Amino acid sequence: MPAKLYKLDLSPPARAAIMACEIFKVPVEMVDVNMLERENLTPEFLKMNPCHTIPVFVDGDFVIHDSHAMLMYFADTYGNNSPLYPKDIKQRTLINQKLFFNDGVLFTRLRNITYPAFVHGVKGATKMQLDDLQETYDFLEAFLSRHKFLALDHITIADIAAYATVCMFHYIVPLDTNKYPKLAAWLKEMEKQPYCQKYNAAGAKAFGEYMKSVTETK
Ligand SMILES: N[C@@H](CCC(=O)N[C@@H](CS)C(=O)NCC(=O)O)C(=O)O
Repeated sequence: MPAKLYKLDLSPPARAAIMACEIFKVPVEMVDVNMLERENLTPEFLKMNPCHTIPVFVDGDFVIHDSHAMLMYFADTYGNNSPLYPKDIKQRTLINQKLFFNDGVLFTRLRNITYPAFVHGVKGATKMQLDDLQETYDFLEAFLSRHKFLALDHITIADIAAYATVCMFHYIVPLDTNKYPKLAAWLKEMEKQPYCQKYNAAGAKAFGEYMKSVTETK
């Protein structure tokens, strides 16, 4: 049986996993999970991933339920020494650090706003939540002043994970390109990548517009 990636195009971590499948030519069948219909809460799904999140990668009895772990696994298994995830231990550590930054800071701050709306129908964002998102622009500008990309001077899997998340922030927190020129340039550069155009752009736009529609300052 071929491996399967359970995904939803609206989801940033799912889009990161889909892009990585394309980049590393992972032999995988894509399976859509309709979260609005709560397909992620069925007993079958919860057996795969008790955390009821997508994406989930399933290859026989081998299951990965975190997109960052997927990106690392895909790069190591199918990447053929790709510069997207070099073997050098210090470079890897810098990349891992930014993968954790994406999960723990960028995605978490976004999720704090979108999860209540998407899952519980609770609309609106507090000023603090929006300020938290705005603050990530400061973090990113500082990181991108050290290196051309988030972890190193070339694109790595950390950029792919973070871009899938950050590319939608401007829908609810406008980006001042004069104040954040490095971040603006990084967003433009990532947007140009063929895998971002093909597998990220449409889902990001749809979810960005959704975010805008459910967000208002309280
Ligand atoms: N750390 C996880 C986060 C995955 C995640 O939270 N996905 C969201 C969609 S963007 C989800 O499935 N939420 C549904 C839920 O939490 O019930 C990853 O990177 O894969």
